[in-house]
Amino acid sequence: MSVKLGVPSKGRLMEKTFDWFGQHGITLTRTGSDREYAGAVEGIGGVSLVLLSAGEVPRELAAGRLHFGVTGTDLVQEKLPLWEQQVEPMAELGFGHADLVLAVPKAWVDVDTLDDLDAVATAFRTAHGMRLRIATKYHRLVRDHLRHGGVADYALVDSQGATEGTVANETAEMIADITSSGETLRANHLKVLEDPPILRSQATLWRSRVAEVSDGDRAVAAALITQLTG
Ligand SMILES: Nc1ncnc2c1ncn2[C@@H]1O[C@H](COP(=O)(O)OP(=O)(O)OP(=O)(O)O)[C@@H](O)[C@H]1O
Ligand SMILES: O=P(O)(O)OC[C@H]1O[C@H](OP(=O)(O)OP(=O)(O)O)[C@H](O)[C@@H]1O
Repeated sequence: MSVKLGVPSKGRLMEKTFDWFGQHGITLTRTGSDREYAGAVEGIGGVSLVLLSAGEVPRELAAGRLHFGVTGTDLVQEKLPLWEQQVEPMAELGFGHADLVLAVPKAWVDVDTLDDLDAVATAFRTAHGMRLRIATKYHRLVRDHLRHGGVADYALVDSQGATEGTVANETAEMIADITSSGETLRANHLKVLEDPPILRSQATLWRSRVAEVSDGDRAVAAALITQLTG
């Protein structure tokens, strides 16, 4: 057995995660060819590295197949309805900052808040005989947020990428997505509602509350926590 650590397998998140572990004396490396998802851990024994999509880390932690994992708060809260019972945040890593926001076309000059959106959504349904469509991959978080905000006349449209393009493509009237610099929203002629974001996310180290830890692995897990957070 070994302690399993799951880390995003590509892109910005992987590189910054590798850097963060390096700063804590643990070297993570991708091994094999450029395209092979195999990894190695140096600086602590008994830990094996699993490289996987950031979006799959929450499920693997909740299933107990990973003991520790790095991914964004947004993905954990979206994918795990009972996240507080399934995972424990061990450290915020200080990168991967992004806000989950609602954004509407810049041309909607009368819509700046959730209250405005509520009025427009109702008027939209009356005028068009269909619900206003919101493109997103964050279905659960958006539904909860709109329910609390009292907005009911809408339909979610699933969008797993390039979500800002759905408005120009006429598959949705507005979107809910993460934004960091705001450039993608601006480039697609969208503006963020003025209310606080649905969620402020950053890359976080999580511990699975359900993964079984063998007697042999217990000391390794404790040493890893001390080295990373002590
Ligand atoms: N522009 C950005 N700036 C900062 N953080 C971002 C940005 N885009 C995404 N993130 C964060 O990075 C994490 C991974 O997001 P991403 O959508 O790339 O995951 P994914 O869908 O699992 O990726 P893939 O399936 O392509 O591996 C999320 O927690 C997200 O909040
Ligand atoms: O505010 P910005 O700095 O412009 O960043 C926001 C963009 O970054 C993410 O997309 P990503 O690059 O992960 O691609 P995706 O659209 O395929 O999810 C996110 O979905 C936004 O589209």
